[in-house]
Amino acid sequence: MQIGMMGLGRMGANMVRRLMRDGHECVVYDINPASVAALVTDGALGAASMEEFVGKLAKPRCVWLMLPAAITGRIIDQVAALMEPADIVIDGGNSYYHDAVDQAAKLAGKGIHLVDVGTSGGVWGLERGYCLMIGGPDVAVQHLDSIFATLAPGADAGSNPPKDAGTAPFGYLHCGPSGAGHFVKMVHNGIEYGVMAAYAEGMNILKSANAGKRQRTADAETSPLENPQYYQFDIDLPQVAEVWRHGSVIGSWLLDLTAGALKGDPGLANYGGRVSDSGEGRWTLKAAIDTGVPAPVLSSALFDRFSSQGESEFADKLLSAMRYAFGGHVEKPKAGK
Ligand SMILES: O=C(O)[C@H](O)[C@@H](O)[C@H](O)[C@H](O)COP(=O)(O)O
Repeated sequence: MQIGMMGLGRMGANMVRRLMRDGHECVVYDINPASVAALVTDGALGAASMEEFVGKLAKPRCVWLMLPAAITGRIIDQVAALMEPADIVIDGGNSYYHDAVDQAAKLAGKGIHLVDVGTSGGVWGLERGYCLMIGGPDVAVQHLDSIFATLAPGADAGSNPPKDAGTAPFGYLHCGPSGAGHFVKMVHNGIEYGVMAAYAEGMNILKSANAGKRQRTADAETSPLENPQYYQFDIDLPQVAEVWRHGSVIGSWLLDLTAGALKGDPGLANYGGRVSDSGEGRWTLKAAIDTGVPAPVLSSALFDRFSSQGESEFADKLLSAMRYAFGGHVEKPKAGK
């Protein structure tokens, strides 16, 4: 089948490669001509402008966008202006699901379908496949089935899912009308924050398992370690992460990646610890608040990211200022300073 891909960054370019490998014809466009040229070398049909890109597509045109959420809405408007009824726009980025609901209604007025596809798999997707969470009208989603089947990982080796199991065992799922795909991917990323935080916190506790041996900290006078004999373990974190990958209850792909990171750089010297967030965690909490659903783990993980970004600095200083004001307690240096 033919598909047009706009946005040829790490995700878009690899998705094109995976599609072409399975025999699909890809028309590609990006504002960076070098990204287009690289895929033309691999066999894609390139375009130098959005008009040329849309003009090269067979009807009904299928345009898949892999763009940052901040510009996706504007680009959808531009590309839809060049399209006709029955054409399909697919948004595979991490867009806010509200935008997909609103955009779909706008495009439906012109007879154009919007399919929103939460796409998980990151830089590993080319080889492993992408987990796809899909929202949109049945007719458009069915039309794109062979594209989804190629991009998705496929059934696990050796498994033979029964026909009535649907597409989920193959790694893609039509979750509902437009917006449902991004909604499911939003919650997926909220969970991602929580799971990542759980591994990070647990590993940090293990790292302190030798606290009884270490030099006393600045707070030792006021909060001494009560039982230093219980904190005498020099735990090999890379090895623990590795052993947990084999038969443990908390094994996961995120743990595989954690083990890989620790193995290559046990002290994590290559990282400063500022953890960005692109919106999905915030939107997950908005949905939880709107619907009155408790999400203490996910919110704690999100707020922890804000702290890592330096956003707790003023509050922490204020705490110290209050403590000094009422008790004359002088602030001590931070750990490691
Ligand atoms: O499932 C995935 O493949 C990831 O979730 C992917 O979509 C991306 O790496 C995140 O969007 C990063 O999100 P943050 O910037 O919010 O951490």
